[in-house]
Amino acid sequence: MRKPIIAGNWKMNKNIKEALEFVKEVGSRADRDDVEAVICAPFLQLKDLKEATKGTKIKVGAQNMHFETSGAFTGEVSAEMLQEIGMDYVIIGHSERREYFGETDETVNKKVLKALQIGINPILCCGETLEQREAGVTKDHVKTQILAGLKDVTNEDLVKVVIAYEPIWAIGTGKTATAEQANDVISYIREVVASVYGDLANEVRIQYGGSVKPANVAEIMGQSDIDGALVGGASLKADDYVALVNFK
Ligand SMILES: O=C[C@H](O)COP(=O)(O)O
Repeated sequence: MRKPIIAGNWKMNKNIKEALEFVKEVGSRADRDDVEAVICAPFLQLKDLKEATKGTKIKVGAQNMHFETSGAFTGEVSAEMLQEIGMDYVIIGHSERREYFGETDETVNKKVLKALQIGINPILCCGETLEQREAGVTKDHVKTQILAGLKDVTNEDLVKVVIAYEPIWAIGTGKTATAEQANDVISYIREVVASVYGDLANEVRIQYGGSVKPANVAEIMGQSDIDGALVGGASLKADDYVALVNFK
């Protein structure tokens, strides 16, 4: 049984004070045993968030990391540093990182392997642009991203990876992929994973991301292959976050 995972990606929003107020407001209202609730915040908020969420069921994650342990990489943060403050998850290869910060399938793969080595669960992102969808190459594109992202991941580690399918045209646009469109690509991603890992693919959780909100989360989560949501905008408001985690 795949435990649903609702992860908020705050992106570059909220200062420490706002992050702590959020946790106070959400408190024990997001405490389902049957759903994993995660908040992925900017680096500076993570240590305080981890402390503040003690005693709640909320897990905390980063939005990026470097694949090297240490060295001359100005402005970067290593997996070891994230591990030191108890991070549960790290988002890897979000489309905004790929687009604005030059991340490639190769660096994404190095980060996935490093996170697993250090014991932080990676949320591996993939997804197509509007042009790619219109050109009919969505599945080819996500297949390439997933096979490259998971390269050299062992069977044992595979189940620690969460995959997030986020069509770029649906991110922050209010345009959600229909639940069926999302499920179609996500089922295909599971087939791609199965082509390498066999039945283990049935244990991998695959999220949908792109304009998920309280009003559409139940329909999305009702699909056969969708195991969670990676939520940007709607995860910033405490009440919406609570509603997302408490989807029926
Ligand atoms: O990581 C989250 C996604 O980029 C979705 O963002 P959004 O919910 O604001 O569309």
